[in-house]
Amino acid sequence: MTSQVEERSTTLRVEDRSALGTFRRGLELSPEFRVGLAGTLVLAVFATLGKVIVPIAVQQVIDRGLRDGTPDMPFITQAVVLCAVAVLLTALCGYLMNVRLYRSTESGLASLRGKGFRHVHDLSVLTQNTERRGALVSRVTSDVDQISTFMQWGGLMVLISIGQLLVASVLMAIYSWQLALVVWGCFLPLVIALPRFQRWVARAYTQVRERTGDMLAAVSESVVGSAVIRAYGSEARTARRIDAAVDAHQKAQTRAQKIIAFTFPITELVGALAIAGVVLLGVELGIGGTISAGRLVAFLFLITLFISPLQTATEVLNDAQNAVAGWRRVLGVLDTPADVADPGEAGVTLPRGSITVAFQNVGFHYPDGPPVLHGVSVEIAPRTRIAVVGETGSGKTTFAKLLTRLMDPTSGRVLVDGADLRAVRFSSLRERIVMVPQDGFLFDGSLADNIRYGRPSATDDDIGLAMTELGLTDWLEGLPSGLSTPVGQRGESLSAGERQLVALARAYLADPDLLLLDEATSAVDPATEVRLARALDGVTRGRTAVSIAHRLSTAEAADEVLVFEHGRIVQRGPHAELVRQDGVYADLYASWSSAARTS
Ligand SMILES: Nc1ncnc2c1ncn2[C@@H]1O[C@H](COP(=O)(O)OP(=O)(O)OP(=O)(O)O)[C@@H](O)[C@H]1O
Repeated sequence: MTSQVEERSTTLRVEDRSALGTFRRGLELSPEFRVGLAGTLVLAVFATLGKVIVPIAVQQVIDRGLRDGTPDMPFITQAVVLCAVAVLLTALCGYLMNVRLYRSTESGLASLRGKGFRHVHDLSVLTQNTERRGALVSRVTSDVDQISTFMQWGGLMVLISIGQLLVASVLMAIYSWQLALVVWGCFLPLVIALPRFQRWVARAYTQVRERTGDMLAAVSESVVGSAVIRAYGSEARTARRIDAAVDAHQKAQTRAQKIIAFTFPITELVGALAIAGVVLLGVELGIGGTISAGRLVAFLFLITLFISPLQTATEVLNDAQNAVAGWRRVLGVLDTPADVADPGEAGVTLPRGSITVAFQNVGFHYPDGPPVLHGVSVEIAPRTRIAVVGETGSGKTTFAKLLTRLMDPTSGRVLVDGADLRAVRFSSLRERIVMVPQDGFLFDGSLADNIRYGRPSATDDDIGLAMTELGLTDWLEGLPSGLSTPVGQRGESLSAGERQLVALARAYLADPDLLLLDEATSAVDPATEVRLARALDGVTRGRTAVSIAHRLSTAEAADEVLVFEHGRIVQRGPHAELVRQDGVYADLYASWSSAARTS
């Protein structure tokens, strides 16, 4: 894989599609939006046509019902009743159209959100890291909400407005082409200026969406890191950061609203000019006998019908730009290829049993970063316990992430039972290799829920048995509600050591062939230390275990130690052998031993 491809695939795509292109792609991704659209459009046509009934009725009543100064009551009554029925039917069409539109847009938006969330999970950890978590979440929540506002109101208004403009224009031309020319002449400059104006609005709303993402990222980070913020007394600094993000968002919103607000008085002004022109010329034409009084009055009604879509157009434009900006950000997620992709059906399914792992000349660098692993070649025999040691930043965690395929190597290959990891189906891989990170994330729920995460089909008895096998029953009995004890958000109701116990029990229940442990560095009390050692022994027994070791005892107990330095394996062998050699491991051992003596 070239570094260029690497860079491209680990960055969320920046959308440079046109507004229409974005809209089209958005509709393609959520076909639910189009379900029943034809019927909705038919209803929209009726709802729009109904709007010209009142002007026509007014014209008929004046020109025919009031001819010669004597009201023709039967005709007027008939016209009024017909008009009322037509208005009622129009309202019914409007209602049905709204219901249908809400139904299809809600299901389109739900599927868009679902696809967005799923795709965020498909992206590699590297790609996820390119965007702050809060901003990533905003792409599938508030950005989708912007689309919803437009799709449920703006989109409909576009349809109705275009229809209304056309119907009013045609009827105006029928009643008096001279007056129609006056109206069109007044509005023409506005229509010509519209595309340029739209570009300004688009730019302003893209900024608004970005600032919203920044604001959500700042807020979510400060909530997640609240303990650190309090510990360092940096509440004021954090508040200033959030205030700055809120302020930037407010400024972007105000800037966008200012542009939009500019159009209201302009349309009003042009509308007033058009009405004045029509009244002046209309009276002239009326005196000359070219237009009847009824047609002139109806024409004034039609002008209102003509102006109102132009006025709503600015609001719709506002929503449309907001929606396009939101859609671009959602598509930015959806169109970013899952760089660490599951080969799916076409992939290899590895049979369960003892596992061999081989790194063949593996190199890796993070996007925009220097190489952190250089030509790493190593074979791990089945059922051996390996300790990976090295100075901080030497590449141990990177090695582990490549082994679990959280990332792919930049060069070289990682093989499991002879198969390239990239060709192995995720379901098979996750069954065979499980990683226990330093601070295994616990979900808000009971202890049992969190342990069962390793094997969803496990019963409470299975969990109980696993706890016994790991020697954890005494700990479980000491808990207020045993397996039903709630762990709190992120497991915060448990101590760090207890969280590690849960993470180990979870991995034990998952029963992988290869277990990767990123040993926790946090100090725990002696009783938990003993339990952890017992559980670790139980969980690694009989399987291949690779531990990123921060403790001397782990390295001593391992069958083999891999020593990393500056992204290379510089030593390899059992502890007893390595410690006698003059090298990195002996130095590490010396510093571990002196730390143990002083503690
Ligand atoms: N997401 C990342 N983006 C960019 N660089 C990274 C990233 N993660 C790690 N690195 C860099 O890669 C190098 C190796 O890091 P790695 O986490 O593999 O080291 P380690 O040996 O596990 O360190 P430790 O013992 O402190 O956990 C370091 O220089 C680190 O700064």
